[in-house]
Amino acid sequence: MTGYNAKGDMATSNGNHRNGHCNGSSSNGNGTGDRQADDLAQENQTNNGKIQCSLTPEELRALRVLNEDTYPYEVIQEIADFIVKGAGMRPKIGIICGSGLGSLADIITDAKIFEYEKIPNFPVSTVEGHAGKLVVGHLEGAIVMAMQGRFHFYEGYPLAKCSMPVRVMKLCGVEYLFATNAAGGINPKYAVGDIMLMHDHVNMLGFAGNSPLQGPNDPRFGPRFPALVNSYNKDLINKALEIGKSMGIESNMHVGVYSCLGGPTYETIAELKALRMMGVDAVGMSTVHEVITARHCDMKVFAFSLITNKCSTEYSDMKDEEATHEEVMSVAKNRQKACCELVARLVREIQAES
Ligand SMILES: O=P(O)(O)O[C@@H]1C[C@H](O)[C@@H](CO)O1
Ligand SMILES: Nc1nc2[nH]cnc2c(=O)[nH]1
Repeated sequence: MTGYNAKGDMATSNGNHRNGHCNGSSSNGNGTGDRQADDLAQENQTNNGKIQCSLTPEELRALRVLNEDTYPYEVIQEIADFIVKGAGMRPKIGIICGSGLGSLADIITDAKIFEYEKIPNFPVSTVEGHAGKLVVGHLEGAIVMAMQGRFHFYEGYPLAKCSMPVRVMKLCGVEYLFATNAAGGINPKYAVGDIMLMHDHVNMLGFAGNSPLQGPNDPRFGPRFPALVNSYNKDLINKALEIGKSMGIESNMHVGVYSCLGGPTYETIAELKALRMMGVDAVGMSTVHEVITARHCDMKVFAFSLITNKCSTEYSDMKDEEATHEEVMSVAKNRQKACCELVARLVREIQAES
């Protein structure tokens, strides 16, 4: 078990040019009230080769939010204000619950619960094991907000939308992001039920040219070109390792590298071999874009993977059972107690220091 530590930076982007200003074609789809976007587009008039927009700012914003892949700062601010006002408290620590790990939010007391459907401009959860609730309340003396349900790329959400709640957390006052996930263990030393503290990642979606920070950068969130070398806070990793030791689970705890693929398929043997050669220890379908967004806006990040299935890199092991979401959920349920204790004790240590 090794030692670690980190730094910070922040930012967002502003919708893309297509819809960010009313000087292009209007997008269709969800409509605003009775009026569909195409009808609204017909109301536009051409003037000197530019399309003039007859929509009110409110209509424009509603259209943009419904159809956009990215969220302007002001919209994120409105969502954050809605949550802070509704909860009557300002959280310091944000927790994203991985698949089957929604119980991390159940240990929060004096909880104010927001269903995603009822939060203005918030996406909805579509995956089993992701309840779609935001829980704000107390944990070990700290005010925390937890997402019982995250958004994944394979659900059809663009990466900026998947990680938009991280920016909401930031504008709510969150300084620390705890991101958790269920993942397949590629490192042959990892066993089902082990916890891997993330100290780095390989951004496979980024290799393919996809980033949550794509598009215009809003410096109110952070810089255009954020550095990621110190993304995972070394001090928090060291504290978590100590906590693991005192829980007697140090032999089931690792520090390793996570990679996110787009999903929803689990990996082929050839893909797993390639990931292993790249130094990846655990593979999943989330977290990396959330961490990128959090680092962009200067949040301290702690992240761990619960190893819910073993990923073999050998064709001779193909007789082994294939990964299933049921198995992932079942392992997460069995390990929720340890995961909750780890999170609670780390929150306690952060709170004790402030
Ligand atoms: O939300 P996480 O990353 O914990 O969920 C993982 C990836 C897929 O959503 C699902 C596959 O079983 O678990
Ligand atoms: N991509 C991926 N995600 C997972 N989530 C839980 N297990 C796995 C896995 O084996 N692969």
